[in-house]
Amino acid sequence: MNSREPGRSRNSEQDPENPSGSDVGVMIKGKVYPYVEKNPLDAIALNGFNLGIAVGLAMGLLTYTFFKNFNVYVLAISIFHFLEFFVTARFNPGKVTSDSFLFNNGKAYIFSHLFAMTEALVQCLFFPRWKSSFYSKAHLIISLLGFLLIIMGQYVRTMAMVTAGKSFSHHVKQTRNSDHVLVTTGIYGWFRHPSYFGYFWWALGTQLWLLNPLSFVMFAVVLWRFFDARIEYEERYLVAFFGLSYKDYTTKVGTGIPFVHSNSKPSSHLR
Ligand SMILES: C[S@@+](CC[C@H](N)C(=O)[O-])C[C@H]1O[C@@H](n2cnc3c(N)ncnc32)[C@H](O)[C@@H]1O
Repeated sequence: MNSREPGRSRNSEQDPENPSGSDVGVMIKGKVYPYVEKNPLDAIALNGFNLGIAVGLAMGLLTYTFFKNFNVYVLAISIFHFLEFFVTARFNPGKVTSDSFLFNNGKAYIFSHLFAMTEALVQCLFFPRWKSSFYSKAHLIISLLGFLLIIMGQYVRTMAMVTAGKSFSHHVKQTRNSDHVLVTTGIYGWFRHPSYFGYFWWALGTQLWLLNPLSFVMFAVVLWRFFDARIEYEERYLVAFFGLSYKDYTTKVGTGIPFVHSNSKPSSHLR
């Protein structure tokens, strides 16, 4: 779907994929459990196994590799995908599916990380000295900044998913579920879109940490454009769902992503 597609207020309409207005989970004795058809255990076990292999290789080869930042980068990506599924399963079981690992995160996502890995490995081959955090003071500062952004970004993204709970979904909701409430507290009191804020800075952090100048610029451009459009699109539905309460929230809390719907243009999403 075109992420700039104008939102329509379908507050009271039924979602054809979700006619009951609940999520995909099933209710047993008052508790929500994941919907088994959307959670094939073989696929989930395989995803967990593959992540385990990636973590095992990254850690096991740490002493043998020249550019150790690369191992940590693989570790950071593995932890990100693990937490996407784990936190959804733990705090939002009605919405968890085997896709919650976010391995199918789109062509741009796969291309960007393949590009980043290629850049890191090619530069390792041809300019090995540049690929050391200890090459110069600037290298050290850039690497450390990248590492801090990875930790901070992952923390904020995870806290967003925990705080929003049932109101969080990996897809932008076009109809409001009965359990979808406006969240403005906790990490949502700091940033209006904390999971996007977290991912944006996490991803840029990975490229600083990898000392990847080309990928850093590419990630910055691609991610900024993506989140600018996504937030505009998502906020149209949020205004339709929560009306004045959401508009009021936009005037008080910014996104933390530079120049994306800052408080200075609080009603830009209503264009
Ligand atoms: C992928 S989640 C991202 C949530 C939020 N944009 C963030 O970055 O933390 C998308 C879903 O969250 C819902 N959502 C976004 N902000 C919300 C808020 N403050 N309160 C409740 N639901 C929200 C949207 O309706 C959408 O269906």
